[in-house]
Amino acid sequence: MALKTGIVGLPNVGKSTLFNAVSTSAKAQASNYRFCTIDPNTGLVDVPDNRLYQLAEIVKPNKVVPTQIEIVDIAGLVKGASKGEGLGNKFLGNIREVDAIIHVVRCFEDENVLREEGAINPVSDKEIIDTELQLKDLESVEKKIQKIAKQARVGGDPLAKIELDILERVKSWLEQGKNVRQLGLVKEELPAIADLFLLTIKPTLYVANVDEPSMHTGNKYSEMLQKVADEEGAEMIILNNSIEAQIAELEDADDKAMFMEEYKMTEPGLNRLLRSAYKLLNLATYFTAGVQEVRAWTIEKGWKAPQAASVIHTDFEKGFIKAEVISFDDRIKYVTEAACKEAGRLRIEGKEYIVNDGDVMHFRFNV
Ligand SMILES: Nc1ncnc2c1ncn2[C@@H]1O[C@H](COP(=O)(O)OP(=O)(O)OP(=O)(O)O)[C@@H](O)[C@H]1O
Ligand SMILES: [Mg+2]
Repeated sequence: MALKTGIVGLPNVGKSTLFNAVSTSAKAQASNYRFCTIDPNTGLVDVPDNRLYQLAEIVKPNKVVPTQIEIVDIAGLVKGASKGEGLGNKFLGNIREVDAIIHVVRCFEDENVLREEGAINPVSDKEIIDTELQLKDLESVEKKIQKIAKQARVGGDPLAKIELDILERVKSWLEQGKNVRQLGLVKEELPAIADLFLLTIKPTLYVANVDEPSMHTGNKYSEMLQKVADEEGAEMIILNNSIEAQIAELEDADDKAMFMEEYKMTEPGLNRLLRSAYKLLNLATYFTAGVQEVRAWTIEKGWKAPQAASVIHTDFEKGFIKAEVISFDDRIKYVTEAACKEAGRLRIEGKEYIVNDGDVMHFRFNV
C-alpha cells in the first residue's frame, strides 16, 4: 500500500495548483510519472528515481515500474477549524488519514489572489494552521486523560499511571503551542498516544510557494519561513506552484524542455518535492531487476529482508529463506548478475539482514 501525504494550508495559498501540477504532469508525460486519480482530490504518483532507469538500461526489461506515493489535496483550513469552522472537522479528518503532511505556505504577493489574513506573512499563516491542529490534538489528549485518570484511580493500574504521565506531558507541550513531533517521545512512549492518531505528530515538509522572480533564490517571505522550519528541524523547499502547473500542462516533451530552459530549471521542481516527501516518510527503495520487469519497491528504513519481501507478496515473507543482494553501485558497475557473482559482489543474506536503500534483491522462498 502506498504511503499517503496530504497537502495542507490556508485557503488560496496554492495547494490545488500544486496537486494539479503533480497530477497533470503525470498524465502528460507518461515516461516520467504515472498518476492515477482515485477521486478528484487523491492520486497515486510515481516517485522519480533515476536509479531505476539506470538499472533498466543494463537489464533491458519488458517493463519498468516505479514506486508510488499517494497525494491528497485537502481543502483549506481556516481559523476555528478545530471548532468546526469552514467544514474544519471534515478537513481535519482528512489530515488524520495521512502519513505525512506537505504544508503549503504563501510566499508570493499578488493582489489578484484573495487573502483574508492581511499582509503576506508566512510565519503567522503557518501558526494559524499549527494552532488548529494543536487544538484538535489537545481535545483528543484531554479526552483520553479523562478516561485513563479514572482507571488510574479506581484500579490503581500502574500502566494507566505511566500512560497518564505521558499524556500529561503531551498536553502541556500542546498548551505551549508546540507540535507533538518536536516533543521527542521515545519509541516506548508512543503506544500511549498511538490510538489518538494525533495530527501534529505527523512528519511535515514545508513548501514556500514563491513568485516567479524568486523561484531559484527565494525571497524575504521564504526566508522567514525557513527560519521557523529550521527551528523545528523541518525541511522546506522553495517552489513556484504556478510555474510547476504550467510545465505540467505542456504535453510535448520539447516544449517542456524549452519552457524549463527559459526558467533555468534542470528538472521540474516536483521531482524535488516528491523526493523530499519520500525522505520525510523515512522510506527507502530496493529494486528487483529481471528481464520481465525492473521495479522499485518502497519500504521503511530499517526493515529486515523478510518484511521487505512482504511488499511484493505476503507469501514471500512467510516462506522467506534467503535473499540474494547486490548493491546498486555494484549492479551498475559489473553490468551482469554473473559478473557481480564472479567479483564476489552477490551476497546471500538471511532473515536478520537490514535492507539498504538501493539494494537489488532477489528473494528465495518456500510456499
Ligand atoms: N506561486 C504563485 N504565484 C502566483 N499565483 C499563484 C501561485 N501559486 C498559486 N497561485 C494562484 O493562487 C490561486 C489559488 O490557488 P489554489 O486554488 O491552488 O489554492 P488552494 O490553496 O488550493 O485554495 P483552496 O484552499 O481554496 O482550495 C490560483 O489563482 C493560483 O493560480
Ligand atoms: Mg484547493
